[in-house]
Amino acid sequence: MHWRDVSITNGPRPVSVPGQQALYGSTATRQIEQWAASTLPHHTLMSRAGLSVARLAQALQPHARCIWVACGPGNNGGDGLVAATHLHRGMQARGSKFHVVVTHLPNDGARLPADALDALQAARAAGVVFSEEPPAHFDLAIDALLGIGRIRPPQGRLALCLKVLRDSSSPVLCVDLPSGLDADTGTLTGEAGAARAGERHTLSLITLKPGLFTGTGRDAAGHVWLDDLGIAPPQSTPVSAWLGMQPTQATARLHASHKGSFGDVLVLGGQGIGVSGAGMTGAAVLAGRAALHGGAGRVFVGLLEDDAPHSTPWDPACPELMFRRPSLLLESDTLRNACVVCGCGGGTAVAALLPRVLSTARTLVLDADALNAIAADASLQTLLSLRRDRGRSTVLTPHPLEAARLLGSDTRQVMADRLKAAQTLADRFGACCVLKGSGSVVAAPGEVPIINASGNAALATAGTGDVLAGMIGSALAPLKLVDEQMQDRVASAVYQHGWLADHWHDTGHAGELSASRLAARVRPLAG
Ligand SMILES: NC(=O)C1=CN([C@@H]2O[C@H](COP(=O)(O)OP(=O)(O)OC[C@H]3O[C@@H](n4cnc5c(N)ncnc54)[C@H](O)[C@@H]3O)[C@@H](O)[C@H]2O)[C@@H](O)CC1
Ligand SMILES: Nc1ncnc2c1ncn2[C@@H]1O[C@H](COP(=O)(O)OP(=O)(O)O)[C@@H](O)[C@H]1O
Ligand SMILES: [K+]
Repeated sequence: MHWRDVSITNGPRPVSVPGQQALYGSTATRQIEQWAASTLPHHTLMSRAGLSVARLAQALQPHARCIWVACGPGNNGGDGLVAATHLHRGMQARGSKFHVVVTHLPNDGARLPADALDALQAARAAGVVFSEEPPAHFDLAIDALLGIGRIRPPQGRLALCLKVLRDSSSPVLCVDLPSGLDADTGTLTGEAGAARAGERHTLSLITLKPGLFTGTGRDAAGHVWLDDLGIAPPQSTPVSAWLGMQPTQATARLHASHKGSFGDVLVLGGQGIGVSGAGMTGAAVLAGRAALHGGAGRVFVGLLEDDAPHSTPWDPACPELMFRRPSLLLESDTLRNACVVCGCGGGTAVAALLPRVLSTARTLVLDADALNAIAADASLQTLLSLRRDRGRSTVLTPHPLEAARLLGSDTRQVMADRLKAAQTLADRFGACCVLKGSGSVVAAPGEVPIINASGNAALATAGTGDVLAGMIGSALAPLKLVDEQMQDRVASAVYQHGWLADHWHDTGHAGELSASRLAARVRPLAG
């Protein structure tokens, strides 16, 4: 997904909104909805929602002959019924070949909410066709089964309709949320919506929800649209997360600048094949290259467990990188003054360096094996936690498994609530935490988390995380940071990393995305 895909339907054209967009979870959205409903005539919100859905449906498939509207037992289903009534009227006017079919699934035993009941009666009165089963063929489906209500595992006809929607090769427009998606966490209930065949759109109502942008949310939601239904959330409603869509253009450098103006990055990692037999030198080199292209004035690379003590390592593709023995770097002022990126391909050798690095580095990015070593050693965790009180800044860049190790949990629990996992790590260690993956979460102690809007699965290839660590290193190197700036700065680097993948083919014959090609495309961030 790209920021252009987040469009506002409450106007004649899509609106691009660089910067940050507020996301509200289900509790905050309900508060806003209840406050708005109390100030408006009965049925206003559902009328606006249904009309907006119908308009977007028409815009997406103007020549559709059959539109299937799957309506659930709550107000999400009510929105679908209002949309079906509008679409039915529009299609009736075009002739007998055009029709809308509604499958309505009332809640066993429970009564429909009043708004949804009104919408059902209006649809029946308008002559909308109802069917127990989905039609054999449809040109567009509207998924109005479940919204932000409490969800139970789907069974029976509900499960069947969800499966038809999931497997549909025709476009699907989801009302408010893909049914079964948790608005707060981006997890899907049961099998609902797991595999996606055709084009998907989601029209989010009143607010954008965090779950649309992280975990499985992005695959389930497809292109995300917003209609605020004319409601501006009250200032008092707490934002649940920000959607990070930072601009990526670099500003021109001052003429009177020199390499010292842009800071040093020191990469410690890249364990040689040596004793362990597992060489990961490339990881440190990738981080170093990314830091260099990201604008660092000087980049030093300290390779761990050097194989051939008398050889001089260098990177022919990037001879600007300065290789140093880690023992020299650990004793030098560079450790104190540079932004240290530690752990990319660090293997087992990195653990021995960490006490000194954690105690001394001014600004520190901890990645991969450095995180694994800290997860396994309580004394390193203590040193990490002490850094903030000592005025030092730290960024953690775990993928979900590394996050699980640090939290003493498992990947499933991390993925069940990515925002919470990232925030817990940030608060526990007094560090900025980037929980990587689809919709990376950038959390900082006491701050509202940012969900990154850029990136795609082309990044799921070895070494792109090392590139990200180097990019964050160069983004932080020139700055004497206060903590609030740090989260935004890190989020900008994360955004650029994903943006490069989203725009990979914009400039022609680049070949497929690989970590080394990605590193070569990195550019300095603004500011
Ligand atoms: N009330 C209003 O005025 C507005 C409501 N809106 C819509 O209302 C939605 C929220 O409505 P609701 O709170 O009614 O929630 P839902 O529409 O998500 O429905 C929840 C209902 O589904 C049932 N359910 C959940 N899992 C089930 C399962 N596995 N099998 C059978 N039944 C199951 C629940 O028991 C509950 O009755 C929003 O997502 C949005 O689409 C918006 O249109 C804005 C205006
Ligand atoms: N499906 C995806 N969508 C967006 N970003 C992704 C996706 N898969 C991977 N990435 C990004 O690619 C990078 C991979 O990092 P990591 O897992 O540490 O790999 P490695 O250790 O091989 O470098 C992270 O920045 C992650 O957010
Ligand atoms: K829905």
